[in-house]
Amino acid sequence: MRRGFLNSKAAKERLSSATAQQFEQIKVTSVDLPAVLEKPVVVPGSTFSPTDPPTHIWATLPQLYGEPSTECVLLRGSKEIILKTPGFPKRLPPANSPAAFRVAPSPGKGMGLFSTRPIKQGEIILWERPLLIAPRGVPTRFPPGSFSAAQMIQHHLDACEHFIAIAVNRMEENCRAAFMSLHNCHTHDGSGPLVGRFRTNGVALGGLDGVQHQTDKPYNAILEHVSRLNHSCSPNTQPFFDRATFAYKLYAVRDVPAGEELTYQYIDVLANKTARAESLKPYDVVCTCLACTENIAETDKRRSEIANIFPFVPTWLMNYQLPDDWLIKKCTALLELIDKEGLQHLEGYCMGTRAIMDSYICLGDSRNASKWAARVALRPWSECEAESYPVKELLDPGSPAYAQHPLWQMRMRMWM
Ligand SMILES: C[S@@+](CC[C@H](N)C(=O)[O-])C[C@H]1O[C@@H](n2cnc3c(N)ncnc32)[C@H](O)[C@@H]1O
Repeated sequence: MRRGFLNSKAAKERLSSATAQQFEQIKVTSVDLPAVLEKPVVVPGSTFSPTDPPTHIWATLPQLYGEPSTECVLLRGSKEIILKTPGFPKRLPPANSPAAFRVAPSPGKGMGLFSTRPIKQGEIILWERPLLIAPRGVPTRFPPGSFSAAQMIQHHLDACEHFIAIAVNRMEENCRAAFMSLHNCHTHDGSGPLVGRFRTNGVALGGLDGVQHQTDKPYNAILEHVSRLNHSCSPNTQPFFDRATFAYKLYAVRDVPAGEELTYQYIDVLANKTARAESLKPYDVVCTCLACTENIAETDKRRSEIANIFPFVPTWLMNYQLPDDWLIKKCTALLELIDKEGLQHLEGYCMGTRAIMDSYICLGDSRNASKWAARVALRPWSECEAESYPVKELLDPGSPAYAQHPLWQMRMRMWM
């Protein structure tokens, strides 16, 4: 597979000084291919035809400033969304020196990431461009006839291997080596060596198809370091994809002492222990974190309570029957439960903190609101937070930003 015109030496030199606008004109390196299955291994006679309209494109993004590049398998429309992202392609910020993490063996878990020094809640541990992003599934067609479920799954896995192979073949040598050095826990289920690594190490990625805050994110990203994070049901980090830099930022979601293993959640950690154990089976993980080994009944109860509290301001604001401090009390209880369970990475943690600040704003209490604004500022890893009203101006209780805030004294004004 040709890597495209942006990869010649002359083109790279030209691009190293290119601006975002020039990049926009050049567009990305892409090869449009129809979704042809060249070798439908198990099910013979695939009905894909070379005349079918292309469903995916393979692209290398971005190749500027001599920074690491990402191989992408993109669904139709995603490339346009990426190119329209304000600020794209933004330079990566300089890396922490010395690095706040290291890769090292984690007993019983293979390799893992560990902190090299104390890290504060809200600190960015690392920025990293993915080696690869690709959809979690690809279109697969079957010729007429009847096939067993096993044949259909195998056929789909073969199609996925084919799609990923195109991207991996386009990688720079060092990126391909980094990809191939990642762990593969799917060696006995029909996955090929590339799909096995893709399924083992994928970090779910949304927002490239125009839909925000999806629970079922359509892409997986594979990264040299973030993909080394092992699972915990009480994780201490949360990865956040920043489209402008096309990179993940890895946040510490609570204070982390030096030498502690860095972890993130692979599955829904609000489920009970039995359901979590079931969801972790495909990753070959038998979790030994505290939530899975100690005081399981209490832990399950607290997690179920957390799942049932929604820190939604209008529910309280528009209901005069509820006391003025109703939402503040609810959210305080929510934050306490989350702290107890070590689940600060959840959206509910950031949303609950902001809901308390918003409640004080609705009540016209800028002194307390500013205290909570300071906490909101320390919890920037939420996807919703990135789009919410900025808190910087609200840190000072005397700021004129309060009187201009859309929620200012709203609780009183609603009932005048
Ligand atoms: C994304 S990789 C994480 C990095 C991996 N440990 C390595 O050596 O590269 C996922 C694999 O790590 C291992 N793993 C992750 N979390 C684990 C845990 N809590 N307990 C045991 N093994 C774990 C499992 O083998 C899993 O398939």
